[in-house]
Amino acid sequence: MHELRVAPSILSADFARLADEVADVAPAVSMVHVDVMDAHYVPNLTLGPPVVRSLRAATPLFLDAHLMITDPRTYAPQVVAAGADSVTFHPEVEDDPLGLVELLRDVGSQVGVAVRPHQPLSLVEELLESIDLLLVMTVQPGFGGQAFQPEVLPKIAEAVAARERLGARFRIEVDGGISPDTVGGTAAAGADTFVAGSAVFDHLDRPAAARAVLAAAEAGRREAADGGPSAAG
Ligand SMILES: O=C(CO)[C@@H](O)[C@H](O)COP(=O)(O)O
Ligand SMILES: [Fe+2]
Repeated sequence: MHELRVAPSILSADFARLADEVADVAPAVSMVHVDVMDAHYVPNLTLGPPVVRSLRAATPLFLDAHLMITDPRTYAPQVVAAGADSVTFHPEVEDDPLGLVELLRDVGSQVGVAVRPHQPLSLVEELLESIDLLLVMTVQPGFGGQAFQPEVLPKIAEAVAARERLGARFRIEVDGGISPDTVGGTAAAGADTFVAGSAVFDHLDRPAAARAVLAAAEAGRREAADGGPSAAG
């Protein structure tokens, strides 16, 4: 079972002060989540390899890049070369997603694939034995600050079952609308990595906000292990 981790999403940080924003939250976390959007795959435009390179120079934290772009074959290796530790792409844009996973591993990156809320796990079935991370989107990709979609929870449990069946090791990351109020259910279902943008950066005390997400996730996992919230009381 993987250790639980919170990945603050810098999408909700002040882009003019990124290094300071990351340094601010750093005492509470081991990683940050970097949303790369190209205005084609999603209707929003954020940042690319030059910003990842500057972040790499600014922090030793694990950089978890989430590529919401239509051409990951071209840009994912650039994001890795810029210093990302892990790169996650949406596989339906790729003709040969397994080939891209292998290519990225060959250049030394951890690799994830993402599924949108309405996409079934079967979309990534053939990749599960080769990836480090399965990103289960809990909102439609494109923007921070959206409402968590609880109908995604069964897919997390399905991913846990598939991992056991295959003897695979991938982490399960949830992304979108994650807060102390919503994270417990995802941890209970089997998620272990929690992206939180607005729930961290919209607060003055970012380390406390990140720790609150982690504590609620730990409580959710514990309660599930004990047989549900009622068993804990
Ligand atoms: O990938 C995305 C959005 O597409 C995310 O990583 C958001 O940045 C999450 O923001 P919050 O929902 O936590 O505010
Ligand atoms: Fe993301």
